[in-house]
Order: sequence, then C-alpha cells, then structure tokens
Amino acid sequence: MQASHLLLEEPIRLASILEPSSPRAFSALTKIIGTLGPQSRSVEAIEDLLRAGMSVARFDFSWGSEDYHQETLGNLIQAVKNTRRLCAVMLDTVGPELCVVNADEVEIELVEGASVIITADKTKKASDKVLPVNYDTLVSAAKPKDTIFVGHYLFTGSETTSVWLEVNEVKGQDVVCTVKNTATLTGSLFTLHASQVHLDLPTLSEDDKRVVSSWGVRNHIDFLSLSFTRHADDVREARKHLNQLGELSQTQIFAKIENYEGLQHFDEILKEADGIILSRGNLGIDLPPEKVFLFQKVAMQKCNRAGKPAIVTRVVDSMVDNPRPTRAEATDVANAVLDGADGILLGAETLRGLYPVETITTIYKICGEAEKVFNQAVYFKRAIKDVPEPMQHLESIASSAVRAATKVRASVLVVFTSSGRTARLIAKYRPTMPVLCVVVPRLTTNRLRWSFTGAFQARQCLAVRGLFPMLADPRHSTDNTTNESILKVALDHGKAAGIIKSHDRVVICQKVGDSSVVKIIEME
Ligand SMILES: Nc1ncnc2c1ncn2[C@@H]1O[C@H](COP(=O)(O)OP(=O)(O)O)[C@@H](O)[C@H]1O
Ligand SMILES: C=C(OP(=O)(O)O)C(=O)O
Ligand SMILES: [K+]
Ligand SMILES: [Mg+2]
Repeated sequence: MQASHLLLEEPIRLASILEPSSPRAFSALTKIIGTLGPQSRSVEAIEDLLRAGMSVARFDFSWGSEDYHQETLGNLIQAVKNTRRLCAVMLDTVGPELCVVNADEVEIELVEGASVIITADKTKKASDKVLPVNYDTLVSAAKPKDTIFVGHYLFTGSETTSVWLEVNEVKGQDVVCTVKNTATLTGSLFTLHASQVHLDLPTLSEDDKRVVSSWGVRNHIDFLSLSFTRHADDVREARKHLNQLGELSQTQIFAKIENYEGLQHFDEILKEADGIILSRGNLGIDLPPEKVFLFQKVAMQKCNRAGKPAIVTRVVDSMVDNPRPTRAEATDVANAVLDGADGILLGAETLRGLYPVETITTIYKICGEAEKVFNQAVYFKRAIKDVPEPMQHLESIASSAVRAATKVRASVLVVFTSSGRTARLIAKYRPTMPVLCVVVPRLTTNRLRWSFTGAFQARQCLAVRGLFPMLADPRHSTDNTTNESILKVALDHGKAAGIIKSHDRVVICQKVGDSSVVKIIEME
C-alpha cells in the first residue's frame, strides 16, 4: 500500500530510529531566518549564527533605533566577509501595532481578578491601575467581553511576562478590564493586541515608510516583512512605495499574516506577495488554540501550490532560556517541514535568548531528519496534478529537471537563473537534493544608469527551501558560449562544499541557444 501522507513511502522500521542518522554533506534544505538583537549583534556572535546555518537576518523595527540596527548590520556585513557565507537582509515593519509606553520602566505587577484601565490619555503614567495606549480610537473599537493582551512577547500560555485582559466596559477615554492571569510586566514598551478588533491604521505606517526610504535604501534590503498584512491592497501599497525607491524595486515583499483579517483575505494577499510569514505569535492569540494547526496546514499548502516561500514563526519559545526544546516544540518543527515550510523564523530565541546558536543547530538537525522522511514522491504527484494543462514551458522543464534528478539519484541539481524564477519553480517540486542556483547577472537600465541585477536575486534564494545560490561573474553574462566555464565554477564550488563527489550524477537546467534544456552529467 502506498502511503498518501507526507511521510516516507515505505514503512519506517522503528528500530532504525535509534540508529545514527546517515550523514549528509549539507545540514538541511529548510532555511533559518534569525532576528538580530542584544544577544546576537557582535561580529563574533553573528559569525556563529552564520556558521550554524542562519541564511537571512531579520531586523525588527518594532524596537530599536535606526542607528542601533545600522550598527548590527555593519557587524553582519563583517561577519559575512569573515565566514564567506551569504546572508540576506529582512526589514520587519512595525505596522499597525499598538503599544503601551512605560517610560519610567517601573515593574508592573498585575494580579488575576484585579481591575486595570487601558486609557487613550497619554499623559497618564503606566502602573498596575492604568496602561496608556498609543491609539486613541481603541475605545471606540473595543466592547465588553473582548480580549486584550499586553506584554513583551505575547501570551503563549506558559509564561508570566504578558497579561490577558477581558474588557468589562468602555467609559469615555477608558477601557476597563479584568486581569485574567497574574503577570509582571517589565521594560519600557509593551505590545498590545486586541483580538479580532479592526484597527483603522495603515499597514505601512508613516514611520515605516521613513525607515524603508532611509535604512532600507541604504542597506539594499532583500526582503520587506510586512507586519499585520490584512488586505492585498496593503501589499500593493508597499510595492508602490518600494518601486519609488530605485533599487528597492527588486526587494521582495513577504506578507506577515498575524490576525484574523489577514487570514480572511489570505488568497488575495498570496497573489500579490512574494512570500508569506505565518506569524503564529500574534495569530495564535487571535485564533482559538484548536484552530492554529489547520491554518498552518491550509496556508502552507496554498503557498506551496503558488510556488511562493512560506515561513513559520514561534517554533521553540522555550529555547529562549533553555538549551533544549520541549518535546512538543521539537515535534512541531518537524511537522512544519512535513507540512511544506520553506523556512523557520526565530524571534526572541536569537534576539534576546540565552542559546541562539544551540537554537539554530537544534532546529537544523530536526529539519534535516524531517526532510529525509518527507514523501517527495507523493508531494511531486500532487504538485504536478495541481497545474492546469497545457503547462507553461518553463514549469514543465523545471518539474522535469526535478523528476530526472530524483530518478537518477543526482546528488545536486544545478539551475541557471537570472530573475530567480526558474530556481523557484524547481524548488516548488521540492527536490530532495540541494539546488545550486547559478545566478547570472543581467545588465539593466532605469533610464538614469546601467547596472547589473543578480545580487538581490541570489540572496532572495536564501529564503526558499533547497536553494543554495551563487552569483556568477558578470563578465560572463553576455557571452552564452562561456556557460560551460560558469558551470565548471559551479561544480567546483559544489565539490569544495562536499555536496558533489566523483561519480555523482548532477542534473543541470539551463538555456542553450533559445531552448531550455535539462542535462544529466556524471562526474569523473
Ligand atoms: N544566464 C543563463 N545562462 C543559461 N541559461 C539560463 C540563464 N538564465 C536563465 N537560464 C535558463 O533559461 C531558462 C528560462 O529563462 P528565464 O525565464 O530568463 O529564467 P530566469 O527567470 O530564471 O532567469 C531556464 O532554463 C533557465 O535555467
Ligand atoms: C514573528 C511574529 O511577529 P513579531 O513581529 O511581533 O515578532 C509573530 O507574531 O509570530
Ligand atoms: K515587527
Ligand atoms: Mg507578530
């Protein structure tokens, strides 16, 4: 009987689970995005994260100044040079995020059953009696029985650093609430999340626009992580803004789905966005716990079908202060891989956690094991069946390349690409071997000046499962006959990395003359 679920086709012998895993020349195909912050901003710390396998660095502008993040980014650039490992840069916006300012940084102890007022009166100081919020119209949006969360790294159920409130009544500028769990809030700024309440605020705020135009442009950001995307229009607006900013027209937009409204408009958002972040932290408090898994599975399947990267967040919260994850978390990481995730996004774990490197190493190991039992045959069949015929030529070529690579047990797939499109189409069919993406720069003009594309496209592969980019020398790009020499460089690169050995088979997808071809070669 052939299994139809995404586990190994043949039954797995239980005893084999205890045998040491067969080594692979690469650690995992799944990508890791790490948020950089206090625990991960020195050159040495970032070098460790890169060596452990982080391939995208996220800068979260919900906290920290431009200067602070600039200093971290400077260190990242140095760490990339030192380790010779590529890393993409992701700017994460603040978006319509509500917060409570605790300017005096007093410890606020809230006790279950007590009453606390959330007020729009910003002259009030935060205390255990009153919490001033930066959003005047919360009072008109909130109603009795609503749920409001306030804290640092919002409520997961097992922590005491954020609080869950229930609205009793709304009086003038005040929302009177009952505290549902005892907690101590510390720090200068707390996030406030009102469940299923529509906020009449732009998704890309004026502050966000300013940061993208200055910090974003200065640093050629590869990804914009658009917090609290609620409509396809949010993505269009952000795209419009990026398009005005010269080079940032190449920046990809990853829509962060983190509330009920984003979920409701998921299909339209997916059409507009380049990728999706399943922001389970916030979404997990907007949705009842028993529904979170279903959103994950359905949304991931939709992303896979569209061939767009899906990133999941909040997988190992407990590793913020523990060197090992809980069993549930370890299983959750593996399930995300089996569900089809491209990458895992780490927040507090790398930002302020005590074990950032251990977190990445642990996740990588789990991802690697899950990838080994991922039922690629079933996945591939489904993916092919999903595409209406006649299939686009390029997609047909890309899927054929994956099929050939599987059938001849190729150790590596090599794809030539300029826009990254062919590489993503190959990744869509989830090959089980690494895909070496040879990104060949293209000369373009924006009417003001000529420049080469390629750097963005290469780094953007770093968020897609299975893709390992390398940027070809632009001097080769205009001369088709030198493709052989670029291929040689790529194969040498694969050999040096240990993923290609003698007598291995390699499948290559490239253009020869006007036609796309799939070649199979055997190494000497
Ligand atoms: N510089 C290149 N040299 C050879 N083949 C290439 C190059 N760039 C793309 N290809 C191949 O051309 C085909 C599709 O072309 P195109 O649509 O331009 O790809 P992409 O959008 O990935 O750059 C694919 O087979 C791809 O592998
Ligand atoms: C990653 C998340 O969002 P934030 O930007 O609030 O960390 C999340 O909600 O899971
Ligand atoms: K954010
Ligand atoms: Mg969030």
